[in-house]
Amino acid sequence: MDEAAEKKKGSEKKSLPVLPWMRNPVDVNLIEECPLNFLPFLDPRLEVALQNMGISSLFPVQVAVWQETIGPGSFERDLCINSPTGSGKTLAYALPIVQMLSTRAVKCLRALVVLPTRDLAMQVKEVFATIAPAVGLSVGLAVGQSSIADEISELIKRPKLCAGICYDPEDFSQELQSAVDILVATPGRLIDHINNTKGFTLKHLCYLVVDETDRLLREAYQSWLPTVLKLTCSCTESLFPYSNTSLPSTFDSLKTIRRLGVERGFKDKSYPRLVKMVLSATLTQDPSKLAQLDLHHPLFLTTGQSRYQLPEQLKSFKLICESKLKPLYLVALLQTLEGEKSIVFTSSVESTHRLCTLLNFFGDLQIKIKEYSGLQRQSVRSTTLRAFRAGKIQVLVSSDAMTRGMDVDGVRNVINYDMPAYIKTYIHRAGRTARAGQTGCCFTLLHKEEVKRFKKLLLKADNNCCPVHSVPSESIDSLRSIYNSALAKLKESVKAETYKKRKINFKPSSIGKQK
Ligand SMILES: Nc1ncnc2c1ncn2[C@@H]1O[C@H](COP(=O)(O)OP(=O)(O)OP(=O)(O)O)[C@@H](O)[C@H]1O
Repeated sequence: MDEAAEKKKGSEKKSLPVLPWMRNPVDVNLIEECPLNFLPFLDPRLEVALQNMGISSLFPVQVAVWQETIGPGSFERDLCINSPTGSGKTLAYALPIVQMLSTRAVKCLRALVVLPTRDLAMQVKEVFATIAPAVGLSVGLAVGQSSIADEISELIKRPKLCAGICYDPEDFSQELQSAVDILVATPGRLIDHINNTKGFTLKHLCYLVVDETDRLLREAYQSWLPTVLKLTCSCTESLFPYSNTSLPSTFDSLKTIRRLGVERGFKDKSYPRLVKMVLSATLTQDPSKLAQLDLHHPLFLTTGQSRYQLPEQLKSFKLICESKLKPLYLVALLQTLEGEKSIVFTSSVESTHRLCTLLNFFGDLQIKIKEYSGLQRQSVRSTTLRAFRAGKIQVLVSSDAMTRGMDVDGVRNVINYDMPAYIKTYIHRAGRTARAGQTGCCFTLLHKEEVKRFKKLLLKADNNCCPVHSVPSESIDSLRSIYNSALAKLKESVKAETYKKRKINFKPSSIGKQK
């Protein structure tokens, strides 16, 4: 064997997943879309709800998950799903969960979906909220958007009290019940409710979804994952506390709803067990990270052979320019895009703010441009996002707050103002366009020294087709003078902001406090 062939063999070996169960995945590429009326066992009420959403057939990943949950797979195994951005992973888990819970008799918290950010959690809650009520299920949100008291009143049903009688709160704490069947949460607020909210319990949980898994496994907030796993640890006694005594008749149905999974050589796992679904467009294959999830007989679903996949309809381009001229090239590019919905990604919250301010000093661009970053208050971000969704804003300049999972209809272009350092970042950013089979473009601004590194980066996603995109040199020339004046205005604005910040930091009261 020659050296090159050996090297190739070596690298192929290296890319094989370490975990044996990851080596023989279900290839979602081999599965076809399925019209709703051909989908076995689909509850007719859910079919109508899906049709009302404009959905007439399920995407391949959704069909694959359906087969492994409602179909022959019957939720016997935990599912690890690696599927490209915009391929419909949300509905892939939401639909089977809602279908399974549609026959429940007693309301209690049975499904928990954890997401890394508030905006993402709110988006996923909306998806559940469009199908769950059709079968009488309620969905809650725990993200810290409203006060904890408001959130508690949404999540926990309190017993009706008669006027004039004095109650001991400890007496009815037993009677507190969940007001929701499904909860979508971020780790922080979830832990708050676990620790402090009376009546909040995970002991009836049947389904746990960890969306954007690779991102969430980095989120160690108050050990949220071990805490959740401990509290949901399958144990017939805690699930059915009255199983040996007089069980209220309504609780009988709980036993049947909670799947009594089939043991397949996994002797140490007790049943009924919690079913887990973990998903990402860039799912980790690191055994030590996946071990944290304590998966049961996991089944790996992935798309194609390559570990990292870009959406089929995505076109990638590079724009090569001098670093100091990047804003000029960006403006010229935005002009050629003629107001199409676009997201511009920068490498930090500070540069997002500066770039957005600068762009708005360019005067009559005829494009509404706004900032969206973790530096802003949630209410500001939500307002901006709503306006962007509604098309009132055409360009969003964003930090990585927008990188993962965000689904905004009609985004035609993604622009990497700063080259992403990792392929995972490229995939998630680029994946804000070309979603659900639509077309989209991803432009990356590079200076000469970055070109080689960028090529290598894209090869990790098997992408060796990234042509140069040029902007007309006349537009660059015509923008130079306005660019200089915009830069001068930016300097002034930065100065004013720094002065304002200093003034806030050194106001007499704070000086007093510092003493
Ligand atoms: N069966 C379907 N038919 C038509 N549109 C669908 C279908 N399923 C999902 N969609 C739409 O596809 C878009 C992408 O779905 P979703 O946000 O679930 O993708 P995703 O795979 O989770 O992406 P990401 O990895 O970026 O989070 C959404 O706008 C959703 O409404």
